[in-house]
Amino acid sequence: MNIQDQKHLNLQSDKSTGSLSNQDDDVTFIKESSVKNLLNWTDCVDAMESALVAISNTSQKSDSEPFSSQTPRTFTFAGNKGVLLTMPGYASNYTLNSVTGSDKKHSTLSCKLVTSFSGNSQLNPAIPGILGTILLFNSDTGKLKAIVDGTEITAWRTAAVSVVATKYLYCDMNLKNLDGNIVGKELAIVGCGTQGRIHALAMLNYFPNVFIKVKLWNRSLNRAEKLKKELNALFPEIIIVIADSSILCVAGADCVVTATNSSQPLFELKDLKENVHINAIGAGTNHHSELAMDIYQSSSVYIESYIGLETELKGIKEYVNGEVGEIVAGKKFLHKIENSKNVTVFQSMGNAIEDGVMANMIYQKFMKN
Ligand SMILES: NC(=O)C1=CN([C@@H]2O[C@H](COP(=O)(O)OP(=O)(O)OC[C@H]3O[C@@H](n4cnc5c(N)ncnc54)[C@H](OP(=O)(O)O)[C@@H]3O)[C@@H](O)[C@H]2O)C=CC1
Ligand SMILES: O=C(O)C1=NCCCC1
Repeated sequence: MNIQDQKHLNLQSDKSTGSLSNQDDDVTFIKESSVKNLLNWTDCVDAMESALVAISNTSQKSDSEPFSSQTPRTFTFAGNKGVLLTMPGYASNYTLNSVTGSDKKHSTLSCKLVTSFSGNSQLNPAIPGILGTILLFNSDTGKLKAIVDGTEITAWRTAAVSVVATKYLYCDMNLKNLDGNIVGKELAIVGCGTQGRIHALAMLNYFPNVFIKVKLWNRSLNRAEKLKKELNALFPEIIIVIADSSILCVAGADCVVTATNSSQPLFELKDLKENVHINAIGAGTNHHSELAMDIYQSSSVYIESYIGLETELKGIKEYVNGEVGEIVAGKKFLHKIENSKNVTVFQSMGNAIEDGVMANMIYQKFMKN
């Protein structure tokens, strides 16, 4: 057992006697390379399923139920170059089943500071446009306990949340009796930047045997070519093709990911086949600018959290059917729109609770090592 572990346990044992120890002096710093080493899709998707359920429970009804509280995030603009977001949140009574088992309940008080500077991809060398840091506080004392690099976490948690949404909004409906046979679905990735790439990896790793073909589209060809090469090497059994337009990319697809900064719709309802599930990730002018409005109007639309609906998702508020966490927890059944193409949309926005739960999951694994 190392010293950090010992300190961690001191605090736990003091908690059991009802008094809080003040010995936990060190602030643990977890750098990007350590975060990367501790990430895998099973743990991330499992953690995000817990986070989404906690997000949907904003009033504490019992000591055992997952619960969360948060305020809308803030935006501080640095001229027209970029923006700093602050994302505070508290989640309690949630589990990290695949890391600490189903008996251990976690509470996390956190704040992610994240910048978005779209010009970073033009730098030489380029750096990610979205850079984050997550502060983890002791949720009994409020004392800072860890600073966790949040850049890779932001990428992975966004894709892991889309996996949960796909599992509950699409796969549960269409792929119920998965028996290990190849299912033969098509995945479309519209935008091959950081998010497009990580979503392709998440979908193909988490749903093996589901997709036989992946279509890629990117505004500039070189990024699509780079991702095609990477996916060919990792998944030689899957057909990977580059589409000439975003419309051709989604034509015939069963599951679509949009991850661009586009402020114009990239396709319309008529471009989609029936029963498609869309994970809409990108934020151009706003978080719902990648999809044409007729898609929202005639689809079952789910979001992460009602918090932010008034601010960041105001334009589609009337079409939102619920939170993904409500479906995961069985509080709501999937809404069906009569006489429609049966399209489901997960409108992603990013949420502070997801970041806090992910940072805590990494912290738990880091302290164990
Ligand atoms: N929902 C959430 O939780 C999160 C959302 N995001 C959002 O996702 C989007 C992608 O982020 P990320 O992958 O990190 O960013 P990257 O900079 O890595 O990628 C941006 C992508 O958008 C494309 N793009 C930019 N402008 C346009 C346009 N006008 N039309 C079509 N494509 C365009 C780029 O194409 P090209 O290569 O040609 O420049 C590139 O494929 C951003 O809008 C970001 O804000 C990010 C993190 C979390
Ligand atoms: O949730 C996040 O983190 C982000 N969302 C929108 C773009 C910046 C990062």
